[in-house]
Amino acid sequence: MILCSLRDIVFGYENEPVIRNVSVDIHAGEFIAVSGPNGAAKTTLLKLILGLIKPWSGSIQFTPEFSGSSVAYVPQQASSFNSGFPSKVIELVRSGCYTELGLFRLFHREQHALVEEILREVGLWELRNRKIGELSGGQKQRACIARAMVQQPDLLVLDEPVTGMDAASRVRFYEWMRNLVKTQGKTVIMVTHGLDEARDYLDRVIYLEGKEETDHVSI
Ligand SMILES: Nc1ncnc2c1ncn2[C@@H]1O[C@H](COP(=O)(O)OP(=O)(O)OP(=O)(O)O)[C@@H](O)[C@H]1O
Repeated sequence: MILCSLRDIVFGYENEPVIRNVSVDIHAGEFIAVSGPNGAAKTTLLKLILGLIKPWSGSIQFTPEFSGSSVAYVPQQASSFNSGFPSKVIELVRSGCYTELGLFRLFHREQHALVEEILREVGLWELRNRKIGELSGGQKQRACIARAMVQQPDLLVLDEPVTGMDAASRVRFYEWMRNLVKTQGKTVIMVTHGLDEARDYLDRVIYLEGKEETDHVSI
């Protein structure tokens, strides 16, 4: 099933186009990487899909069955909390359990179990009472991913999620995403520069050339 269709998208900044005539379909239940050189407009493409910016021309359409509230986004450098950031790891992650209206997504006990399960999955359970600002870059990144995961999104959009993670954490992360897609039918779109190591876990790569032409390479 097509989750989202992008047709002939053109977008740029200050009269300078950075995305030219991109057309791509995103299917539900895919693990997709967006890759390409620096400045190729990978983050821009994510923001267009998320509706944070509007294309100059072209259309972006989600299937009517898809609820827009079911999207979680982890931006690039999500881990840049300064050392004075007051929340503990568990508080940050638990905050993902609230809706925009401040309501709990789950009953208290379910919420507690989910937060623990996800903190264990990202290897931060032992550090749950540590202040966010006192974590390493890779640990902060994993805390941000955990916060997104407790939202139980149908579509997870991640901008360079493995930045700062060591090799073992990266593999574990890719396996986790692969498993989410395979067993729960979630859709994951991730910007990465590390295609070589991610390739085995992916369904597809959207490759942005960043020049006059924009390619989409399927694997
Ligand atoms: N808010 C903005 N105002 C002006 N230009 C911008 C803005 N955001 C991005 N750009 C420019 O648009 C182009 C694409 O930026 P974008 O961040 O989407 O690229 P990217 O592929 O994600 O890059 P990287 O791999 O370095 O993260 C770049 O040339 C960038 O300088």
